[in-house]
Parts: sequence; structure tokens; C-alpha cells
Amino acid sequence: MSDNKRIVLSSDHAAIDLRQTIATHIAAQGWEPVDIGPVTPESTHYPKHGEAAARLVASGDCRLGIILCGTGQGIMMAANKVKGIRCGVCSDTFSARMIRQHNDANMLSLGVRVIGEGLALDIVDAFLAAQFEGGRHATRVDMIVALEA
Ligand SMILES: O=C(CO)[C@H](O)[C@H](O)COP(=O)(O)O
Repeated sequence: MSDNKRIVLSSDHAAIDLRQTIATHIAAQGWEPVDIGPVTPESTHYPKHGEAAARLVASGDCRLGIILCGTGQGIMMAANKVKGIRCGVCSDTFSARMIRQHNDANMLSLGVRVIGEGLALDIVDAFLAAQFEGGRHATRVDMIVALEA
């Protein structure tokens, strides 16, 4: 297993508080949060924040990424445009576990206008605790990767 404990966090203006709460939460578990902002509440554009986080994961600088916007959807769409990124929006812990176990997701997206803080933290925990199972799932993830060629 990689010893890279760096997890990039980013969001748009909608999710600054929850993003910072998650950063504190994962730091307490021994992860190294790399919070790339933004820090001020002015309206901003989620694609650039999704892309910035995704590039740190795709380059290997960060092992995983957690991104947030109002629904989690727009920032997820932007992140998934970066080669090497597999990001899913999760509003339940089962999906958060499965996107690691079956889809080898390297980024998690959350919607601050969809779920509350307690559930968000449980989803983060489920995502971080799960491991890719490989096997038949590796064949399928390889097919996703091949779409990027
Ligand atoms: O969820 C989002 C994208 O999927 C954004 O957070 C949302 O669209 C921002 O809306 P507003 O500018 O009205 O705060």
C-alpha cells in the first residue's frame, strides 16, 4: 500500500465550512489534508477547483481527493475530465465504500446542499477505509482507463 497520506480537498463557495471540517476530521485520523481552498466566501466557479484538485491526484502528488460543491455534481464532472481521475458523488456510505472496492475511485465528491455534516463525515470514513478489490473489477476499471486513450 502507498505510504502517501496526502489527500487534496477543494470546493466552491458553497462548501467552504464543510471542507474545512473534513480536513480537520481526516487529519485526526493521520491523513495529511492538502486544502487548496478557496478560503473566502465569494462566489466562484467549481470547474477550476475540481480541476485543480484532480491534477494533484492525477500527478500522484496526492493519493486521494475529496471535493465539494452544492450538489457535488458539477465539481465531480470537472474532476472526471482530468485523465486518470475516477470520481463519484456519494450521499450514502454504501456507495462511498463501493466506489473504492469496485471502481477504484481516487476522488470523492460531496454535495453540501444535499447531505448534513454528520453523514458527510461518515461517507468520508467509509471511502477512506475501503480498498479496491481488483479481480473482475480490475478488468472493468481497465476498460474505463482505455476510454481515455
Ligand atoms: O452545486 C453546484 C454545482 O454542481 C454549485 O455549488 C452551485 O451550482 C452553485 O450555485 P450558486 O452560485 O447559486 O451558489
